[in-house]
Amino acid sequence: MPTDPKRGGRQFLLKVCGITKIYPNLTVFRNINFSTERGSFAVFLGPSGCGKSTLFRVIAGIERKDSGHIEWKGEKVSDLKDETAMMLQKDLLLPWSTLLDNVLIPAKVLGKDLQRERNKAIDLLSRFGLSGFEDYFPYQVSGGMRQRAALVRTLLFDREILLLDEPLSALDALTRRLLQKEILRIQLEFEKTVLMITHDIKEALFLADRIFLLSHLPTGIIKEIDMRDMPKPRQNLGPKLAAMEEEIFSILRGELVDA
Ligand SMILES: Nc1ncnc2c1ncn2[C@@H]1O[C@H](COP(=O)(O)OP(=O)(O)OP(=O)(O)O)[C@@H](O)[C@H]1O
Repeated sequence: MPTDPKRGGRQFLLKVCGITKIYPNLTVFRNINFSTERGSFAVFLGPSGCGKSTLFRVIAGIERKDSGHIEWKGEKVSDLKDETAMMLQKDLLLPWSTLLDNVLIPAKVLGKDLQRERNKAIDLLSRFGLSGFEDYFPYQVSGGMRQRAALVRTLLFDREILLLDEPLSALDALTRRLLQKEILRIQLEFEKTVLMITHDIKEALFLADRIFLLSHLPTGIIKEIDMRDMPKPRQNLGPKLAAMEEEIFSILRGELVDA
């Protein structure tokens, strides 16, 4: 891990320095270090239960860390509550609210100008293929449409970092591919820095600028794969990505406790 705050002329937006998380009787992770540049896409892959979601909750300031620190734009900060918006596998849309009211939740929570945010929300819903569905309730639309609405809601928090915790894993393969492209579009168009957890190695290879492979508990970063020189969109695997897929698979298989 570089300790220099600059690399390739770009300043790190987020720097995680030696953080540790311990629950009573369980050390989840110890001495995690990584950095992300503004506008980059980092993907975390690791065995089930290794602490990926806990790591994201600590980064987001939802849970406290036991040691280490986090730097934001070169400054030490206590948490990143105001810089991150999180999206989970479960869309967490309120079943009694329409899609439009659901995506307006950030505007209400943050006390923003509702009329302005409403126009923004309607525009974003339309750009994510949800035009005409604004007044539908979550149970009236498909899983992919609900996740699109959840993505729009995450965007309306207007935060620099998106923490995506397996946002697509409940979706069918085709919808998943379509939404992967939309996430890439969001990242570029809205200049977001994305940190994403997935169990899908191909998904990581399609999306990432950098992949972090995590070990079993207590978790550490066992390998960092730099993919910044591989242009996106990466439509199909090709020999280089296929070899990387095989390598990642064999590393992660070694991390399965009962392998
Ligand atoms: N609040 C908590 N108190 C105690 N232990 C917890 C708590 N939250 C999570 N854990 C434990 O921490 C470990 C890591 O959990 P976490 O959900 O972060 O893993 P994960 O890698 O995201 O899992 P998965 O890939 O299955 O989603 C697990 O053993 C879990 O039981």
